[in-house]
Amino acid sequence: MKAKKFVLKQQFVGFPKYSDVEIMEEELPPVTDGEFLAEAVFISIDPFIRIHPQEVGNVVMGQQVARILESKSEHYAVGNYIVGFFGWRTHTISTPQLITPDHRLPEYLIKDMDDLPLSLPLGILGMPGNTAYFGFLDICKPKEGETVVVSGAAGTVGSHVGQIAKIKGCKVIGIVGSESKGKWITEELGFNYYINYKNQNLKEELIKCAPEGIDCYFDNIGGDLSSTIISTMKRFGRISVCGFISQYNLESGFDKAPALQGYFVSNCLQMQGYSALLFVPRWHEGIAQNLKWIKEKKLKYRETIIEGFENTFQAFLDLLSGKNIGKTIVKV
Ligand SMILES: NC(=O)C1=CN([C@@H]2O[C@H](COP(=O)(O)OP(=O)(O)OC[C@H]3O[C@@H](n4cnc5c(N)ncnc54)[C@H](OP(=O)(O)O)[C@@H]3O)[C@@H](O)[C@H]2O)C=CC1
Ligand SMILES: CCCCCCC/C=C/C=O
Repeated sequence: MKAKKFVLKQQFVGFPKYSDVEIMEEELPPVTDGEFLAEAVFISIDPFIRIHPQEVGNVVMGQQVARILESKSEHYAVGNYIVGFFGWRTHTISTPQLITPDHRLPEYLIKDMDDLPLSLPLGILGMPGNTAYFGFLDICKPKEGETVVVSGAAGTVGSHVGQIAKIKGCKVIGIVGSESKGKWITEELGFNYYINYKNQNLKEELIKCAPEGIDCYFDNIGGDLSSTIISTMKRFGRISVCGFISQYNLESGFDKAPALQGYFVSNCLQMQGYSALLFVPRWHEGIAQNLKWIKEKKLKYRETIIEGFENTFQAFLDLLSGKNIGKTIVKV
């Protein structure tokens, strides 16, 4: 069996380039006792791939949904589907990860999907879904009637957070980079307002949409836009720092605190960053709740599906350029 894989040729500097990666072939050895051979069905494209440390020469990191083609493991049977942290590769020989180390995303068999797409364990029913669920509820602690701002609001995590905020009875404002994204989150997902940061004055629009001020900010983007949002927050506001994608492709790095200390002091704000990995012990609680909301039609999702393993890197570039709506997935 030959596997195809994307290998990191050099570290990403600035916006990623085709010359940073290379598609290679690998002849896989026979499957031995305790192992299984899995074939990628869907590969997840995520922003963390741009910033998480990776070694040159390794397969580019990432999750996939894969089908077991051959198994010498009592835990996994041929035909089972699994979520694996196998990277950008078509075939993988692995052993079941019965206990997930706390520095890795969990690997597990997919069960109880009913008629839902098998790609969802990479999005709303997986890492991004748990990032939204735990990172919003545990950190922002939203209360009914409060005003919530979500940036990256038409992305996987942001579109999910805004809907949870609506379920909790909040007023929700989404920050997006296009009119079609804004229409989707307001007309289909129930956000109260959207602000297009590319052609509107963010501060003025925030004051119009939320003259009462902002209680919770779920931050996916960082940078100047986040500084503006934080400067309009109310006393005792809570900020969940999920990501800072606006800074990921800077060549200069990102190690400066924005000059917002005055707002933190005068408005008694709280800001907390987190990694989804913190919630690995509660992983299946998050998935079960998100699945329940989908079945109750309280939670909707959208996917941008790119066909063909060879297009995996282009899918990553498109995500970093904001061309996606909802979860970006490669259908192998
Ligand atoms: N802490 C954690 O454990 C986790 C953190 N994250 C983080 O959450 C954030 C969202 O992830 P996810 O929903 O999966 O991503 P998505 O790819 O689904 O959404 C990303 C969106 O970010 C927006 N964006 C891209 N560049 C910029 C920019 N320069 N300024 C403003 N917006 C930009 C784009 O939308 P638009 O057109 O609106 O600009 C894009 O569609 C990321 O920062 C990611 O790193 C994700 C998972 C786990
Ligand atoms: C090596 C595992 C990395 C998983 C990181 C998942 C959560 C972080 C997302 C940040 O964007």
